[in-house]
Amino acid sequence: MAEPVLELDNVSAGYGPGHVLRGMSLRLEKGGKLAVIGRNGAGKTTLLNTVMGLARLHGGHIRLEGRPIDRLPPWRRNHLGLGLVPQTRDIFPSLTVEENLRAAQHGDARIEEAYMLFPRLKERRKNGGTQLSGGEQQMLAIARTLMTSPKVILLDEPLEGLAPVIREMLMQAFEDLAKDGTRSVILVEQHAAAALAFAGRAVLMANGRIVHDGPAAELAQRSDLIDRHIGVAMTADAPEKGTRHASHA
Ligand SMILES: Nc1ncnc2c1ncn2[C@@H]1O[C@H](COP(=O)(O)OP(=O)(O)OP(=O)(O)O)[C@@H](O)[C@H]1O
Repeated sequence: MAEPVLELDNVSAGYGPGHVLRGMSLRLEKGGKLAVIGRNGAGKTTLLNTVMGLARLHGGHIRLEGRPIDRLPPWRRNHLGLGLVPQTRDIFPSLTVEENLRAAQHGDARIEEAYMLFPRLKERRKNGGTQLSGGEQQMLAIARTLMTSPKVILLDEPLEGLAPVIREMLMQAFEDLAKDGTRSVILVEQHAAAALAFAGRAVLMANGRIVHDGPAAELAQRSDLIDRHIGVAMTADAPEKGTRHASHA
C-alpha cells in the first residue's frame, strides 16, 4: 500500500462548541485522488476546513506526512503543503490575474507553470479579477493555490455553477495536476459522476460521518447508496446544485 500523505483518525470537529464531523477516519495516499461526495450540509466543506485548521477540532488527530498538524494554524499547514481552493474562490477582485498570482507566490512556485495549466489565464494576465468569467475566476483560484506548491490540493466544489465545457476543462486540469504522482487531490463535489470518474477512491458522507469508503469505480455502481444519501439527480453530470446559479463560463 502506498505511503499516506494525509491521515485523519477519529476526527470530530465543528464551529464553536457545535459538532459537525463525528468520528471521521480517512487516509489519503501520496499521489492519491480522493472524491468526497454527499448531500448539501453533509459536512464536506467542514472536512476540508478541519484539515486546513479553519474549523474547531474537538477530538482525534490529523497528520500530514506522518507529522501531527492538529495544533498548527492554517498558514503553517499551508506552508507544510496543504492547499485549499475554497468554494468562495477568494481572489482579489481589485488585482490583475498576475498580481493575484504574485500575491500568493511562495517558495519556488512558478507562475509560468500555472499559465501552462490554464493558458486562458495567461491571455487574461492583465485583466482585473472582476473582469473574469466564473470559469476564469475558478482557474485563478486554483492557480493561486498552486503558487504555494501544495502537496495536497483540497478542492471545494470547483465545478459549481460552471458550464459543462468549463467543467470538462477543469477536470482535465485536475488530471494533469495529479498525473506525476507528486501531488494528491481531495475533490469535494456535488457533481458525483465527474468526481467518481476522476478519483481512485471515494468517500460518501452523510450527517458528518463517512457512510462508505472504497474504490471510486465501485461507489459509482452503488446506485442504492447514492440514491439514499445524495438523490438520483446528483448522480448525473447535469446541473444540480448549480441550477441555483447562472451557468457561465
Ligand atoms: N461557519 C459555520 N458555523 C456554524 N455552522 C456551520 C458553519 N459552516 C457550516 N456549518 C454547518 O455545518 C453543517 C455542514 O456544512 P458543510 O458546509 O460542511 O456541508 P457541505 O456538505 O459542504 O454542504 P454544502 O454543499 O451545502 O456546502 C451544516 O449544518 C452547516 O449549517
